[in-house]
Amino acid sequence: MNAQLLSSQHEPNTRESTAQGLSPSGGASFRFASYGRAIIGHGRKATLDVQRVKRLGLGAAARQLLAEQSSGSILAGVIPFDSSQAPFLFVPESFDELSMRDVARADSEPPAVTQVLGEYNPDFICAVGAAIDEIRTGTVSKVVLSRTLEVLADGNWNPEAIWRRLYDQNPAGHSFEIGLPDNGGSIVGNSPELIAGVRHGQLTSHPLAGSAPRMAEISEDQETAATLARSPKNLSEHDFVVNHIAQTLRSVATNLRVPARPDLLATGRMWHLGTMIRADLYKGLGSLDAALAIHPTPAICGSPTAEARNLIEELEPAPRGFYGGLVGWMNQDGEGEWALLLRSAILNGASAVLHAGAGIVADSDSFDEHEETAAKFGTMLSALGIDTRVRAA
Ligand SMILES: C=C(O[C@@H]1C=C(C(=O)O)C=C[C@H]1O)C(=O)O
Repeated sequence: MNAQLLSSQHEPNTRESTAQGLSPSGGASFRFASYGRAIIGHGRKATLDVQRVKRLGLGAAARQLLAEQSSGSILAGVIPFDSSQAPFLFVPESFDELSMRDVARADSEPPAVTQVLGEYNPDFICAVGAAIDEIRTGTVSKVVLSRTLEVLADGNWNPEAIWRRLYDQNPAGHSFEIGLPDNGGSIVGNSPELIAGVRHGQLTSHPLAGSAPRMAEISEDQETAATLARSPKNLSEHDFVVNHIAQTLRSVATNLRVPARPDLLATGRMWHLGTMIRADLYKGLGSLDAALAIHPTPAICGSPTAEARNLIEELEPAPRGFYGGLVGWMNQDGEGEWALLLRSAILNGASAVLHAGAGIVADSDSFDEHEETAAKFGTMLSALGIDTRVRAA
């Protein structure tokens, strides 16, 4: 997508900068940074209520709420993995659109870590084993299983500072931070995966599936990427996702362009296979309609979708909540960006609960999948001040 986030017809509510020329984003209700730009929302003037969603469906309810607002408003927030559960979507009272160069850096280090709970998770290894058995004998071809890790510190985590550190580590990702209602803490993360971005009616989706950890030593890192690009197991995990998106997008878009082969995407911690899909969104629909048509892709759920979702419910110890859902924003022209909500944590006081998953197919290995989730935790752990990068032998 173009680096300019918002339609030029709608002047963003640009606030006064501080004396140093940097805008403070403290006390924001929504932070979303991508392509070097940030949208910082302040306050909430309207929240999408569940009754309206029940009446109209999520996509139409969101469009209706936006249409009722004053010109130039945006809708922002998060949608759970299970999109039949209540979303947290709202219209900020005002927002700034800024270059990340103008957003002040965190001026303090994170608090010291006192405990990490769940680094080795035998229940996850068992669940992956059960999923592999089910895939070999049942109707599911791929399922994504996830686990959590809790990091405790000697002081409170600062969500704004962690958001900024996540952005600095991986400016190519979609960095987000949103304070949740009911003392639910803040959800913060850096997603490498754009589910739906829309600008001038052009839809872009860049799904990822098939992963390997980055290596500290350059030649080993390059070898890891090359091995990933030709790995039958990872290419098959990826195909499920691209086929699903190509099929589901037909209900909201036309003129689909799907490259024949995936590309390689590097985050600070992971290599991924990705495919850049483009299409023309039908008139009258918005970026959220497109994201909801695609969600949940086999990159976060599995294939077939309904059976994989049931297996997740059976094998994961607790509902995922917002992890594996969608995070993003949309303007009144339907333009916007919705990323898959992952590489994330819920920060609440001195506790950070991280969530990560891995795609399981017939020839997966339980321990390798455990290690893949461990590598995915690396993005957030490093923002929390813990270095886990794999060193060359
Ligand atoms: C499930 C996660 O990541 C997803 C799964 C991937 C995979 O299985 O290769 C890759 C990227 C994401 O779509 C996660 O980060 O928690």
